[in-house]
Formats: sequence, structure tokens, C-alpha cells
Amino acid sequence: MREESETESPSSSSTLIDDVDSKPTVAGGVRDVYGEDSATEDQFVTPWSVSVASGYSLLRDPHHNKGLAFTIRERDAHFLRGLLPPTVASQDLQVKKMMHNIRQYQVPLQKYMAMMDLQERNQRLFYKLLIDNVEELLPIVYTPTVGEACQKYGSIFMRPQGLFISLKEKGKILEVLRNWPEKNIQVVVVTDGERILGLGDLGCQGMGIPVGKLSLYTALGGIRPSACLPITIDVGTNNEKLLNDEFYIGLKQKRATGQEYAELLDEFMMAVKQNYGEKVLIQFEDFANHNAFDLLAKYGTTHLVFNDDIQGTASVVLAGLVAGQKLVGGTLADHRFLFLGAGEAGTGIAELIALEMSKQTKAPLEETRKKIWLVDSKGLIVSSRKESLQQFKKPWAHEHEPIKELVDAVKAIRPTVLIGTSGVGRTFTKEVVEAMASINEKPIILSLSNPTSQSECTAEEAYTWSQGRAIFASGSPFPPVEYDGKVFVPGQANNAYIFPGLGLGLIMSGAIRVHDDMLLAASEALAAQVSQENFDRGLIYPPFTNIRKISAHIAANVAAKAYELGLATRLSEPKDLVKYAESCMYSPAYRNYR
Ligand SMILES: NC(=O)C1=CN([C@@H]2O[C@H](COP(=O)(O)OP(=O)(O)OC[C@H]3O[C@@H](n4cnc5c(N)ncnc54)[C@H](OP(=O)(O)O)[C@@H]3O)[C@@H](O)[C@H]2O)C=CC1
Ligand SMILES: CC(=O)C(=O)O
Ligand SMILES: [Mg+2]
Repeated sequence: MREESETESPSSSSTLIDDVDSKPTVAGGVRDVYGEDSATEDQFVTPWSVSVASGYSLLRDPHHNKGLAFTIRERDAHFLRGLLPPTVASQDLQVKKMMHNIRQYQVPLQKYMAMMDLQERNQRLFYKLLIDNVEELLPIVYTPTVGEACQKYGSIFMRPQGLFISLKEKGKILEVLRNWPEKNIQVVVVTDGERILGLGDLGCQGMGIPVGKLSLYTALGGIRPSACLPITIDVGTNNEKLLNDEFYIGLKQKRATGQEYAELLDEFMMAVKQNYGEKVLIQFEDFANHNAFDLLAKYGTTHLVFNDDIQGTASVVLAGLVAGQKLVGGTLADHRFLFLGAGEAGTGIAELIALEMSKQTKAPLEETRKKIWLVDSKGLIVSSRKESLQQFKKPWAHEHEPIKELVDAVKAIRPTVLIGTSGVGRTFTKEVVEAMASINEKPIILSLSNPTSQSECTAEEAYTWSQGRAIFASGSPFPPVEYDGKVFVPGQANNAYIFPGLGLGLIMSGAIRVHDDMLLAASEALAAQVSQENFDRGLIYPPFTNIRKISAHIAANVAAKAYELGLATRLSEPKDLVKYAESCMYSPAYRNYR
């Protein structure tokens, strides 16, 4: 019975999982994927039938299509003769050709569309391309281009991606989930589109974000594409432009709030767990902060949930700061931190830094928090504002006179680290960066807001205004900068370093809950991947080129923590977790068809 499988103890579920433990696949907690055994007599079951794709339909099946890479033998065996020109090409040659084609496009959005088209046509080639050219293609399938794609989503897409669940599906969400062709889902990335990057409320068009994030789960973290499910929950939009746009693809109504919103989300959360089991990872992405913190708190105790903007961002920034100590010296507790932006990313990062400091120094969290200051749209967060602050800001309301402007806050707090999480571009002005540079020999400046247009400052501004002394990283990538005869390579502080490896670690250990210590474990693993060569170039993050290796190390550290905390349900802990993580990873190489 489904009810039994959901409430079974970790040890009983692991007995079942142990059957597949020996296989190098990323196993989830989902059994009886077709619902055949668990259905009672009064429940309906689906009459599943399995067919073998061949001929014309094989060429149009993105999961199995290989295009010109079908061998002559395969062409004969699968009725493809005549449907393809005579040449047989290797996958490597196909990659070369696709990269050549993509580089012809001058406009990033055209490259994005070419990539999405490839994903719909030949999935393995898409992932091979992305894995082999990750530095070049990440800015296309992810920030910044994905932001523009979301803004224009309604008009650029021919074929829908992911699953759309709107208010109209209330009461039927389980049925909607069952419309998705894959049954063995391990990771769901879900948004309600209200805070898409720093672009605000894009409603239903936010779908580009879960689609993009899950492409990275596969390319960077090795989770099989068939185990990934992008979902957009459409409760309306408050974006007037979209509401008045005849091509808008979502519900044309103001956002549902309060009980109506909560009930839809609750039905969704229950349906996902019922359909995919309790070990399906649900990643909340780009929700507005007035829902994000509550959803995380509410479902953190009942589901395997993780908020990428609060927790993933925190983990990646902490890693950069820990690594950065090699460049600036001292320990975390020797620093003072100032944030512009006190929302999900800002307070999430602040809390994880305070936690790590507390672990390192044994000082209570209330004490370590005092080294961290945040500025929101009304100015410095101080105790005199406490009554009117949102809950998640209250821990940061320290004793200080009110300050309105960031530059004045920099001068008063004298931070060693300045972090931008405001979603507002060009807010780290020349005056602000110069103030940081006058206080610190090597100011750490992180402009985390995405996409590029919302970055608090550009790499060029950070290096120029600090006379080449800033240690700089940004949420969206910037090209290298030449200043005073020296080339500076900015790093990318983006949660894309963390969530794929974190997800893999959770899945491979069969974790049932996400714990803050796992975020610290992920940070530690990422920081350890920064090489001396990276430090010598002023970097506090390793390049994305090695991301699969990095993800394997993150996954191993996270899984080890899950075992240590008793949150892992796969009881036979692999001896070498890094090797095991690598062996679990999806490979996009073509398979031979019999
Ligand atoms: N690099 C990365 O990996 C990540 C980057 N981000 C980026 O961070 C940005 C913020 O995201 P998130 O924290 O979720 O957003 P939130 O909406 O939760 O928070 C934004 C915060 O910025 C403050 N703010 C807005 N305008 C100003 C201003 N002009 N001056 C000072 N503060 C201001 C808001 O103030 P108030 O509370 O008063 O309204 C709020 O505290 C986005 O651009 C997002 O793309 C997010 C996650 C990961
Ligand atoms: C990177 C990311 O998650 C964001 O900007 O929202
Ligand atoms: Mg996000």
C-alpha cells in the first residue's frame, strides 16, 4: 500500500533499496513507479503499454535520437534507411558541428533557442555539448540569457517544457503529475514565478528557471534527465505588462494569496510525495521572500526540501569566503560583513556564515550574528526598526543609529566583505567601492544579483575603482578585465556550484531531510576544490570546467554528513563516496541499439 511505503522506517525502506545498491545508478526512493502493486481494488490503474520506437518516430524521440550518429547496422535494424543521408557521424563530430553553428549566432537568445531546440531533438547530444563546453554554454542555458528567455518565454517557445500547475488544477494535481511521461522522478525544481532572478514577477514565464536549473542538475551533477521534473505553479501574476500582453501564456489574473495560495501549494507538496515517494528532492526556486521562508519552514520537517536561493546561495558564498581567507588571511570571525539586500539570499547567506563562525569559535549564534550587518531598501537594519521588520530580518537588527545610504553604512560599519543581494543593478557605486578600498587592502566584493543587468557592479568597476585590489565575484559571469597592465579574471559566485552536487549527495545517500550541516559540508567541499593556481589568479572559486569532479566531491561530503546525522536511508554506506558519486553520474554518450 502506498500509505505504508510512505511511513515505513528508514531501515525497512533501505532493505528494499539495498537490492539496487550494487548498481551504479542514482536510485531514488520510488518503487512501484507505475502504481500497479500499490493500487487497491477500488482505485483505477493505468493500462501501461511499452513500445519500441523505430523509423521516423525514433528520429523524433529526443531520448533515443542520435541523428547522423546512427550506425548502418542500427539504421537497418530500426527502419531508418532513407530517412537519413548516408554519412555516419561520431558524437564528437556532432558536438563540433553544433558548437560551430551556435557560435554563428551573435545574439545570446538565439543561442539559447538553438540549445533548447537541440534538447527537444537529441537529448544526449544536448548534454554532451553542455558538459564538454560548460564555461561557454552556461551563460546561455543559465544566467544571464535564461532571464531574457523568461521575459520573452511566451513568444519564443514552440513546444512547452516541464509541467504547468495552475489554480485551475486545484483538486487534480495528482492527476496532472501523472500526465508527466516519466514516473521515476528524483528531483523536482518548482517556482511560482514571483521573483525570477532580479527581474521580478514573470508569472508562468518563470518556467525557464526550473528547466535551466534541471539541465544543470544533469550536466553538472549527473542526475539522469528522466529523473528531473521542472514545475511552474501558476497562481496568476501581478505584472501588469504580462496581464496586458495578448501573448502571455499564464493565468491572466492577479496572484492568489493567503489561504487560496497555501491550499494549492499544500496539495502540490502532498501530491509530489504521494506520487514519487518521500525521497524525492523538491527544490524551491525563485519564490518571493514572503512565501519562500514560510514554505521552507513548513515543509522542511515533512519533505526533502531545499530552497536554492536561501540555502544554495548561502553554501556557495560561504565556500568563497572560506577559500578567500587564503588570499586575505585571518579566519571568518576576523571579518565584518555588510550586505546590500536583506531577503532570501542576503539573510540566508548571513545565517550560514554566522553558523559556521559559531562552530569555529564556539561562540553562540547570537554573538556571531553581530559581525554581520544588512541594508535593505529602507537602510541599515537596526534595533529601532525591529517591530516593523519581517521575521527573517529580526535577528539582524543590531544596536546602531539608523543609516539610510549604503556608502554611509560602509563608512560606519567598516566591513571587510561587501555582498550584493538586492536584485538592483549598479548599487555598488564608485563611492561605495572606493570606501571599501580605503578601509581594506584587499576588499572582498561580491555582486550576486542576477542577471548581469542587475549586478551591483561590473567586474571592471570593482577592479578599476579599487585600483585592482578587490577580490571580486559575481552571480552572472563577467569577462576578464585588464587594469593597469594586469588581467583580472572574475569568479562566478552562483548557487550552480552547489545544488547539483548537493542533490546528488542527497539522492545517493537516500537522505530524507536537508540539514544545515549538509550545507556546511557542501561549502567545505567546494572551498577545498580551489587550487593554488586559482588563488594565484585571485580566484575564490574553481573554474566551472571541472564542475563534475567538484560536484562529486560535494555529493560525497553531503552524503557523508547524511550518514553521520542518521538521515541516510541507504544503509550500506559506500567506502569511497567520491568514486561512488562519480559512478552514479549520468553519461551523455550514445548507447548502442540492438
Ligand atoms: N548568485 C546567486 O547564486 C544568487 C543570486 N541571487 C540574486 O539575488 C537577488 C536578490 O534575491 P533574493 O534575496 O531572493 O530577493 P529578495 O526579494 O528576497 O530580497 C531583495 C532584498 O533587496 C532589498 N532591496 C531592494 N532594492 C534595494 C535597494 N535599492 N537598496 C537596498 N536594498 C534593496 C530588499 O529590501 P526590502 O526588504 O526592504 O524590500 C530585500 O531585502 C536577485 O537578483 C537574485 O537573482 C539570488 C539567489 C542566488
Ligand atoms: C542564481 C539564482 O538562483 C538566482 O539568481 O535566483
Ligand atoms: Mg534562484
